[in-house]
Amino acid sequence: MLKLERLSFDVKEEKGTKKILSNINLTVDDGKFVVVTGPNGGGKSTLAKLIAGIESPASGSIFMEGHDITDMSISERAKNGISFAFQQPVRFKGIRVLDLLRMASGRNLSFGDACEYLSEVGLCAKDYIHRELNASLSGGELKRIEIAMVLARGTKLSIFDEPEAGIDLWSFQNLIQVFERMRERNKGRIIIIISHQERILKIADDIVVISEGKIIRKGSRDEVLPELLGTVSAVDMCKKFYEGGRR
Ligand SMILES: Nc1ncnc2c1ncn2[C@@H]1O[C@H](COP(=O)(O)OP(=O)(O)OP(=O)(O)O)[C@@H](O)[C@H]1O
Repeated sequence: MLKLERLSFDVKEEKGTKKILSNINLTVDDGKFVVVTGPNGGGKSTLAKLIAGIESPASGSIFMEGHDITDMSISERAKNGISFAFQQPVRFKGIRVLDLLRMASGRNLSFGDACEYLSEVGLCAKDYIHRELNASLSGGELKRIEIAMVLARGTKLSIFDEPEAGIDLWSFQNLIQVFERMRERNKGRIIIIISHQERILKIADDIVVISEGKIIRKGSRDEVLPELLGTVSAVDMCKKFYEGGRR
């Protein structure tokens, strides 16, 4: 279980302190597939970075399986089962895709296993397995390799920051399938995806909406998605119209 308690984050600016996240309280049970959404600049990526340990909160606590991990470093958190896929994937010069997948999995992955992770994310394994993680890879290719890396790690908690960013329309369907499979196979793991995409929201168990640094809505997909898509108000309007007509 992941638990965030009264989590806040702010940055120092010339004029003073700017609040980025205020008093975030959130509990995510094991096995849940949670999508965090909300307007640009609301604080979603910052929240993901706080969970992964890339940023430190101004106040509040983060608990993973009952342990307070608030003061743990990124690498300690990674060892404790947290993976993070960046919005802008990182390039590692001199490291091949195969090396990255082997490092991520923590074992000497066979060629076949490594290829399977790449195929999962829609990359033709033989074309990529020996490629270096440098500027010759496109943004979309890097993004998919990064998702394959998180799959290979198979950690307790995986966080993906806008996995759809830079992915073309054709590959997007494939990406949805990757996450659907992840969700089906999810045995007690937690998956948190930051996304603006309706099709990713549609496969969530729970949806969390962050705006102006605060959680403004959280609940099951069936509760929250109709509100986000405006279908609740449309249904309410229809009801009123129908009831009005009967009178
Ligand atoms: N280190 C920082 N210094 C100054 N401002 C910051 C810093 N980190 C985040 N911010 C600001 O905090 C706000 C939230 O940023 P964040 O990237 O978390 O938003 P987001 O919800 O992920 O947005 P998007 O949907 O556009 O990716 C933004 O206004 C951003 O400019």
